[in-house]
Amino acid sequence: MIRFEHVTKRYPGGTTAVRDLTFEVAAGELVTLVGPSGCGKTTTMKMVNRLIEPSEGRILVDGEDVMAGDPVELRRRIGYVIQSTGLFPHRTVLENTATVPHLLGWPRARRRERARELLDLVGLDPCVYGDRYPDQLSGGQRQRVGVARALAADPPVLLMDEPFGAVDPVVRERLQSEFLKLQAAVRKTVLFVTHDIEEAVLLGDRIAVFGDGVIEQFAPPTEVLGAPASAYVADFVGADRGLKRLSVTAIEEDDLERPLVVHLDDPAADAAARLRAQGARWAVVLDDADVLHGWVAADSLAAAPDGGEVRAHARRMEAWLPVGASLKQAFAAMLQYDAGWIAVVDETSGHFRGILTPARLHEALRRSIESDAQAVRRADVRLDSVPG
Ligand SMILES: Nc1ncnc2c1ncn2[C@@H]1O[C@H](COP(=O)(O)OP(=O)(O)OP(=O)(O)O)[C@@H](O)[C@H]1O
Repeated sequence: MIRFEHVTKRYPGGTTAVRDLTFEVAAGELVTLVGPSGCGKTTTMKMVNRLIEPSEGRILVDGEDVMAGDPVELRRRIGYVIQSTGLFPHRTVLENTATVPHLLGWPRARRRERARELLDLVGLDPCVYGDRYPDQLSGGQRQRVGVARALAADPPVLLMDEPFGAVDPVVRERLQSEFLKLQAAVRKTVLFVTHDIEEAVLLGDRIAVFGDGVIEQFAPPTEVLGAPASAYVADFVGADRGLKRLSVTAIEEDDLERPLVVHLDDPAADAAARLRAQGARWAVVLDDADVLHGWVAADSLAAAPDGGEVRAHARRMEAWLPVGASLKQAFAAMLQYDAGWIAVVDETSGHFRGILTPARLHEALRRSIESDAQAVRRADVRLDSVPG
């Protein structure tokens, strides 16, 4: 979808920002460009929508040389999101979102409907926010409007230049995970510039690690983390790349322990006997549809009067995740709930699958680090936020 062929950019002052770049971004793929300041990421991105023109080589978007046609027409087919959002301060959120449809001459009713739809898609209620002005929004909300605006005319290609760079880390994480969900739904071809390797790893189907004007490695995140192509990449990725793998490694069925399970309507005395027989101090409690309810302590069951049910002693479990969530989410949930284990459930049915303990999490991380890059499928990692 986007193809660079031997592209070089020399600025008038003599700086060669990028040298002989050749790479391709497939349709529907999200590629992150990452590297230290001044390595040529922004120059690379801006050559795609011709805000900067290449000195040598060709850039093709959907098979067409970007230098061949009219740049204004080109830019309407390419969504662009930047850190400062570039929203028009004197236009409402709805009007800002409808900027490109407006330029394209869509009738008013159609562009307003499209803008409302897009605001909904990025998590902003158009009835609440549609008539506000940008300075009546938080930084994170402004970024969402920026994304909605870039998507308004449904361009096949999206360029994003540090779009979440200006917000605080908590909002940033939320925007990242929302954007991943959005991208799963809209499947744009995305070039995403960041200087943050964590962000590059989290978002990218593939990562282009830039050195000084050249790409040092172009590979999926697991490969960049697991098998850096050079000392430069290893250094950039950092010594804590094991930790970073947490966010690209999915919880698998094999990682789970199967603890003792009882049901809400089991007689408490029977449940107590089963726990005693197995020397268990607690058991997972499910409802009659095998959906996770929580857990129950052996002590509490042992003290139960005759005739009662497990239900009277069960406690709710807040720390749970679906199979396929990342190890990083599991770790975060353990910390958030101060839990010694977290429950893992089937995402669609809610059926209990097992529990993840710190020891199993550690094993899963080792498996991920030791496995070759192909072993972990990026598509298996989901980034829903921790429920609770
Ligand atoms: N208009 C310009 N004229 C001259 N040199 C420029 C121009 N724009 C960028 N450069 C130089 O080209 C090189 C690459 O810049 P570029 O903005 O592409 O890097 P970057 O990786 O995006 O950096 P940052 O993360 O700091 O934005 C730098 O050395 C920069 O100083």
